[in-house]
Amino acid sequence: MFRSASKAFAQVLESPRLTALRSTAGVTSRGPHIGNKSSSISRHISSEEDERSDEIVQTKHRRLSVIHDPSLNRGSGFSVDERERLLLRGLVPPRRQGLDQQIERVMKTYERQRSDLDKFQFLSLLMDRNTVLFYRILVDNFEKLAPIVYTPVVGEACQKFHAIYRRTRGMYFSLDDRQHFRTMVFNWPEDDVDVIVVTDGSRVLALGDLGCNSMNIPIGKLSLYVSGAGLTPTKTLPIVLDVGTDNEHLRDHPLYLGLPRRRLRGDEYIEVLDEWIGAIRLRWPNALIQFEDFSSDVAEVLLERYRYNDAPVFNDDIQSTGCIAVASVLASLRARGLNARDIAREVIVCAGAGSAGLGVCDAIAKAMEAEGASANDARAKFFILDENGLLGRERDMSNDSAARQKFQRKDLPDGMSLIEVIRAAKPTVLLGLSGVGGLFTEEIVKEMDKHVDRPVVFPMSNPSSASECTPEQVFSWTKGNAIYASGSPFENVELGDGRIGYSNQANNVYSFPGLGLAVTVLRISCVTDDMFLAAARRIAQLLPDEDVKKGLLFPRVGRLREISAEVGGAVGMVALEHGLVRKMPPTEVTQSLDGMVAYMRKNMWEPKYGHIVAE
Ligand SMILES: NC(=O)C1=CN([C@@H]2O[C@H](COP(=O)(O)OP(=O)(O)OC[C@H]3O[C@@H](n4cnc5c(N)ncnc54)[C@H](O)[C@@H]3O)[C@@H](O)[C@H]2O)C=CC1
Ligand SMILES: CC(=O)C(=O)O
Ligand SMILES: [Mg+2]
Repeated sequence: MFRSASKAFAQVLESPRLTALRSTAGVTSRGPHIGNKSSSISRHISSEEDERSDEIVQTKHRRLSVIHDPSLNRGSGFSVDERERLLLRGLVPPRRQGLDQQIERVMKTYERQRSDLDKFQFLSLLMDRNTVLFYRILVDNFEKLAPIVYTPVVGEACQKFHAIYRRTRGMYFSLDDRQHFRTMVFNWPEDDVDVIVVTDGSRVLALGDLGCNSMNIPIGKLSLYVSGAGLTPTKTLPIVLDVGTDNEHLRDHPLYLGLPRRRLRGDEYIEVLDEWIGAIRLRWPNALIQFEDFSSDVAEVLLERYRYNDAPVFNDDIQSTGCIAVASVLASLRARGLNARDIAREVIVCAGAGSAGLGVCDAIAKAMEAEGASANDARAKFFILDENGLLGRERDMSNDSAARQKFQRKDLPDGMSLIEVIRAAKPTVLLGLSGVGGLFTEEIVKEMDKHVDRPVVFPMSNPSSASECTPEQVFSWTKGNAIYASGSPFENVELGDGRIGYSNQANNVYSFPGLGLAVTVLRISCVTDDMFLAAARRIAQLLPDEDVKKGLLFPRVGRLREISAEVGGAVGMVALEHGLVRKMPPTEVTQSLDGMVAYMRKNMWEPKYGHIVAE
């Protein structure tokens, strides 16, 4: 038996049907002892594989270790050739099925899940089992599944992480690992990492300090990079920095998986971050690092510390949220029949003076300056409140960050309430980045509506329960007059007169995936504010006038791949202009924005089965 099986295998290897080919889509190598990638590669071309991509993956894995590697596993979808050469005969059911049949089975099982958290877990397990199938399903059903893998359900999944934990993904760097970070990075199996999303779990959405439970945030963000912008899944790395937690409930919980100690703060905290970033740069010098959900006391400090270190770093909550907020305001100007330069005439009231609120206001102020306003004139257009009311005249802000001090009003009393500020300022735009659900009451929105033709109301806090108001409320209070966008997704609203009240989603998901695509494809060395401004301008122009006039601000999130190509193109052109591109594209790509957008699209990873060849 053994001899004849070996003989049959040898015949397959020598079969004239095997053609020596090198894929234009590239060759990757997976499994232990990564081999010489230039060795000759054969693949079997037959009609059953027509739907496959040209990608060729070499592996030294055989038998169950192929099936247990999610990036190699094809479930019932292994080709005849793969079954033969990877020694899978008898280890998977006999009938070969394509992705379509696999998707049908998975989606039927998905629909049977009872709660959103069950759905989250079901998708996580699929991600752990079969990378291509997971991403095919996510890409094809993005609008339906994004609220599960991302906000709002990811918030609940973080709160319950310790209770529902099944399997590890990503890396944890804890205080117990100090002095080992530089060796630990080599425990990760991939030499190539394009994007890292890191959190210390100190402010997860509006859910507070979730410590080590926050791992689902970087995992969720990275799944959007892959599904929404075509980053390569194996080249993404989610990380949690466990520096303790001040969440007593978690810390005292017997199932909590992080260090049961108080959160480290001050200089020692910064030293840990320095050690961590040094270790990351040692192994992956070019990887884009996205800081995510760091509490406001450290978010800006860390951004300023690392952003100009000749390697790409950005803070999603500050910069990328600023980008989508600018895009939202610019698109709303179009909706109101105004021009981009009119941004300098907007009057902005922002509830929330944390890193997200300040980041958003700073980005809008810079967009005003880019349209000709002086820094002082731009600043005068902002009225920012925190939990103690307006940042006004009497407030002692000597120990506050420069970003907060910049927005102190010297002309108005400190602590004015939101309704008082609305009465005094008569804003055109009301922003919510407070994390306080229901903060925008009927009185507040109606007061705003009195002074403007079309009030622009953007409750941007996440998850949905933290939204400052819902679209139903705003459209009913303003008789359908408002322009609305929220951080988490809501359904559109029937206005009863044949019109629809559009509930746009002003979430940074519109910007960070495309930015990451551009940084990866062009190996951009530094992420700048100009890149986010260019991306915002592009996003604001994506819909035709007739849609925007109705109150739709940008394409729905289901079209994220197209949007990310546009964002990537805009970012790429700025990077070229500023000499920040380390991997030059062909000259024709650099000639126009359209060329750059097409180049981004061409470089996206597609979730299709390629060809696995035995090494
Ligand atoms: N839509 C999006 O893409 C994004 C949304 N966000 C959301 O923004 C929110 C804030 O994030 P951070 O700034 O990092 O949090 P943070 O907790 O640092 O800031 C919250 C701010 O709101 C203020 N605040 C609390 N109660 C208030 C009240 N009653 N009136 C006015 N202000 C009040 C606090 O004083 C603080 O200044 C979170 O809900 C987060 O999910 C953050 C990033 C992106
Ligand atoms: C969307 C996001 O990054 C946040 O709410 O923190
Ligand atoms: Mg965030």
